[in-house]
Amino acid sequence: MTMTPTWPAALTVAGSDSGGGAGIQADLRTFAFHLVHGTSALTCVTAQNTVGVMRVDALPPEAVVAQIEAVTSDIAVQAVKTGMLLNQEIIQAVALALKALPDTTPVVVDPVMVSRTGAQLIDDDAIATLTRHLIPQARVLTPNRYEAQLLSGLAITTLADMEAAARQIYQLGPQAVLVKGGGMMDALRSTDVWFDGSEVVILEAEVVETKHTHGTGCTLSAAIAANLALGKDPLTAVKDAKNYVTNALKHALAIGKGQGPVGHFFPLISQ
Ligand SMILES: Nc1ncnc2c1ncn2[C@@H]1O[C@H](COP(=O)(O)OP(=O)(O)O)[C@@H](O)[C@H]1O
Ligand SMILES: Cc1ncc(COP(=O)(O)OP(=O)(O)O)c(N)n1
Repeated sequence: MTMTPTWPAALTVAGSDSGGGAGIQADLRTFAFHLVHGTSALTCVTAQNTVGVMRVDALPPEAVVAQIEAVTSDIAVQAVKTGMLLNQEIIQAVALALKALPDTTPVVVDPVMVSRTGAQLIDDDAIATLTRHLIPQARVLTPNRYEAQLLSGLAITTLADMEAAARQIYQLGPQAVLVKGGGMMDALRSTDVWFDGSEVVILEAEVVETKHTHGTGCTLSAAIAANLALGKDPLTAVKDAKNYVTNALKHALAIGKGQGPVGHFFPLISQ
């Protein structure tokens, strides 16, 4: 008799990266690596490669909500992550749709604003909407250095600055904040700071010397969501996700003329 396995499921609400390094494509590969069934609600389509973002087309907010409702009315989703949401209308619609999920469904919010190649991935006037409507719903919020500066209003150059920003951003209402260090200098490039209202945890890892870092933030937040879907507590989910990203960076792929993607399926890669 064939055994039918039951996998936990997770949902990513994010944009498409045609080059396959970030966005929905990175999220679904990350879910698959963790043996979590990946579902998706596409917010926008980027014409993007390893060098830059050439064009962005938003989906109508109703189309985004329809995808979320189609998935969640049928499939028991154990965790959600949000990525590139692009504009006010989509953010508001997503925030409302996610409110309808059971309180027990953890939401990882990656407040995607700018890509590593410098492309703006959110409208200027949408940051306030993100702050007001979605960030308070976050079980874990994962800003990078640039996003943490915008959300906290603080300049971030030191580890102490990262901690101060995490504490400040916590006031916006998420249950925990992870300020990521990829945009910092030297050893801080692989150091992230966690604050959950009571405990500050400095998460350190070795620095991986590679230019192929495209999709690290998407991969980290998707791995956190996958680990939450697998039933891990939030700090363990973050620690294990960070370990996954370090390994994926060590096996990053030199694909394209710019910054290639991380190697999501590193155990299958022979060097
Ligand atoms: N060169 C690196 N070596 C090791 N870890 C890194 C490196 N660059 C980024 N990371 C890690 O990747 C994760 C994503 O962070 P970051 O690159 O800052 O996000 P984003 O892609 O959103 O800008 C974090 O855990 C960060 O510490
Ligand atoms: C469609 C899409 N979503 C998100 C990003 C940003 O990806 P991220 O992993 O945060 O980092 P970069 O590699 O862009 O720095 C994106 N580029 N595209």
